[in-house]
Amino acid sequence: MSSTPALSVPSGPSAPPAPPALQATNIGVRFGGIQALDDVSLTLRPGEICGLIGPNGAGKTTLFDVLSGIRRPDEGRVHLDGTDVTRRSPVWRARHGVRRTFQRQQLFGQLTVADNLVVAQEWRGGGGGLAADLLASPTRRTYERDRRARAATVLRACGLDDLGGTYAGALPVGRARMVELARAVADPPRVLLLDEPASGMTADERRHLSSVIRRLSEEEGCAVLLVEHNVAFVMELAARVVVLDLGHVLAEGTPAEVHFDRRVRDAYLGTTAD
Ligand SMILES: Nc1ncnc2c1ncn2[C@@H]1O[C@H](COP(=O)(O)OP(=O)(O)OP(=O)(O)O)[C@@H](O)[C@H]1O
Repeated sequence: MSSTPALSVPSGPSAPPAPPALQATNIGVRFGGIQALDDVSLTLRPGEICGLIGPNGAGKTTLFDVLSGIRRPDEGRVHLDGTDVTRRSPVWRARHGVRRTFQRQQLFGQLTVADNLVVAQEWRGGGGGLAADLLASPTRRTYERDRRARAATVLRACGLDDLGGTYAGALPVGRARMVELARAVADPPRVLLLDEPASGMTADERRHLSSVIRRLSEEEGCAVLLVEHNVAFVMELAARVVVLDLGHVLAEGTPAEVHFDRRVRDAYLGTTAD
């Protein structure tokens, strides 16, 4: 199996500190007369869980689009492991470990849950191209087996092992959300951008989601940026929270610091922390 090209600087006694996993600097995005993001900077360290919150229209999705490469910013730069990726495509970034989920579900509803995870690994290629696919070459079969094994491992880790054979389109919302996370991590990510992962989940499902995200950060060193309207969920999970409002960074700090920040409370009309 080919491996993801390494971007990180090797660490050692005399090596400089590892660069941030992902860094956005002075990002500006305009839609005609609307300044959706204005001078926004954000740093994500390896293994860190960072929350990104803000009222509707604050610019959270636009920032995700910039970080994942879907939208090129009018101003500012994006660095991945210290490498400038501002002009790199979403596909290039995904291949270098930046994975994303979307506010609206993006599963292949007519594939099984397991197949959704196998397809997520297909970018690595099948070894031998179309001919090998058509002839079901031994190499191709080995790749397929490895991917099915990885899919099964991830499904188990996400508590979805009983759903591998279920069509993704038949799942209730909370389960489908968890499958989206499983699909995003089917190929191990370095940076995970989660857009409203808990929406539609029950309290039990949210607890399970938290534990899966924590494991990814603590055991695999994955950097996680989490957009959620469920502020309590973010405050409980994230070590650091960035608050966007009207395209600006309004506040940044620990959940407690943000919780007691008057500007944040005003932006949420006093409802933020309750
Ligand atoms: N494609 C677009 N064309 C024009 N304006 C846009 C476009 N996408 C976003 N905007 C505007 O940019 C601003 C930021 O929108 P964005 O969707 O990033 O906010 P958000 O914080 O994700 O909001 P929500 O929480 O409602 O999803 C809003 O004023 C929005 O109307």
